[in-house]
Amino acid sequence: MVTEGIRQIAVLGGGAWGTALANLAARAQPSVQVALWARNASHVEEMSATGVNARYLPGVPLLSNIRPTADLADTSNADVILAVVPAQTLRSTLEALAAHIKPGAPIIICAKGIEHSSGLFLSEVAASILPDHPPAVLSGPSFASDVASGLPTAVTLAALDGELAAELASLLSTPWFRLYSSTDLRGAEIGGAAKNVLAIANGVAAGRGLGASAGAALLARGFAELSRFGIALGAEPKTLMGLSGLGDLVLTCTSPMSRNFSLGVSLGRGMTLEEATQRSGLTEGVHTCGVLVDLANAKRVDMPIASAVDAVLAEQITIDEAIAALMTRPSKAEFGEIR
Ligand SMILES: NC(=O)c1ccc[n+]([C@@H]2O[C@H](COP(=O)([O-])OP(=O)(O)OC[C@H]3O[C@@H](n4cnc5c(N)ncnc54)[C@H](O)[C@@H]3O)[C@@H](O)[C@H]2O)c1
Ligand SMILES: O=P(O)(O)OC[C@H](O)CO
Repeated sequence: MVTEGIRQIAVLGGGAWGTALANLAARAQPSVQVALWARNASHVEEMSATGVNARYLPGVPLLSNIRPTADLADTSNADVILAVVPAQTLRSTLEALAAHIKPGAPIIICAKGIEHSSGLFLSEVAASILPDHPPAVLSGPSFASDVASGLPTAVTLAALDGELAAELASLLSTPWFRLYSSTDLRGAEIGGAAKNVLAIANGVAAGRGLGASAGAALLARGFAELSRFGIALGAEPKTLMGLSGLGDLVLTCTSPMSRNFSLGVSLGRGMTLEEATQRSGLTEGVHTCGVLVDLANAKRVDMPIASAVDAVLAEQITIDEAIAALMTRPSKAEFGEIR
C-alpha cells in the first residue's frame, strides 16, 4: 500500500492551486510533513517567514506541517508527489525532480493542459521522464480559493491501477474535499485540458454581450466537441460526463472566477491578448488551444468552437468573424454525427 506509513508528501508549484492542495494534504494527513516546492527562493523565504503565500493565495495561513522550500532535494523523502506547476513547465520540473524522487513514488498531476511542443498529454510527459513512477490525475471543478476556504468540492482522482487511485483519493480526502477514484487516466486529463479552451469561447460571448442563450448553446456544443475529441483519443464516455469533464466545463464556462473565462471576457470587450493575459494571470487554455486543435485535426475530429478560439487568439480572424462563421455553418443533425 502506497499510503500506509507515509511520512512526506511533496507539492511542486507554489501557485494558488499548489498552495491550496498543500494545505489540503496537510489537513487530511496531520502527521505527515508536506514539502511545498516553489522555484523562486525569495518567494519561499517570504512564505516561510509569514506563514502565508501572499503572492498567490493571500489570507490563507499555511498549516504548521507544511515546509516551503526552493530545493527539490527536500522532496527526496516524499512518498507521493503532487505536480501543480503550469502545464507547459511540467517537463522541466520533472526533469529536475528526477535526481531526487524516491523510488516508485506516484506522481499526481494536478495541472490542466496538453504539452504544446510535443502534443503529449501530461501523464505521458510524466511517464516519459519518470517511467517507474505511476502517474495519476487529479481533475474536476475546483477553484483554489474555494478549496482553501473549506467550501464543498468534488473531483476525480484517476490512475490506471484502481487500487492506487482509491488510495490516493483517500489520502487527500477531507470533509469538504471529496475525491472519486477512476481508472480512466486519459479521460480525466482530457476534460481538464479541453475545458479551458472552451471556457475562453464562453467568456468571449459574455464579454461581447451575446446573451445567456448563446452562452448555453456554446456550453452544450462545447461539450459535444469535447466528447468527440475525448472518445477519439481513448476516453471513456462516462468520464467525460463526470466531474473532470462536464463538471469542470460547466464551472469554467460560467464563473467569472475562472481565469480562462475572464480572459475571454476581456477579449470580448476588445482588449488585446496581451492586455487580457496580464489581467487574468495563468490561462492554460491559451497555451493548450493550438495543440488541442492540431490533435483534433490529426484525428479528423471536428472542433469548431476550439478552432474558432485558436484562430482568434492567433489573430487570423476577428471575434465577429468567428461568431458569424460558427452561426452560418451548414445545418446538420444535432446528434448522430461522428465528427
Ligand atoms: N487555481 C486554481 O483554482 C486551479 C484549480 C485546478 C487546477 N489548476 C491548475 O493548476 C496549475 C497551476 O495553476 P495555479 O492556479 O496554481 O497557477 P498560479 O498562477 O497561481 O501559479 C503558478 C505557479 O507556477 C510557478 N511557475 C511558473 N513557471 C514555472 C516554471 N517554469 N517552473 C516551476 N514553477 C513555475 C509560478 O511561480 C507560480 O508559483 C494549472 O495547470 C491550472 O490549470 C488551478
Ligand atoms: O481559473 P481557471 O480557468 O484556470 O480554472 C481553474 C480550475 O481549473 C477550475 O476547475
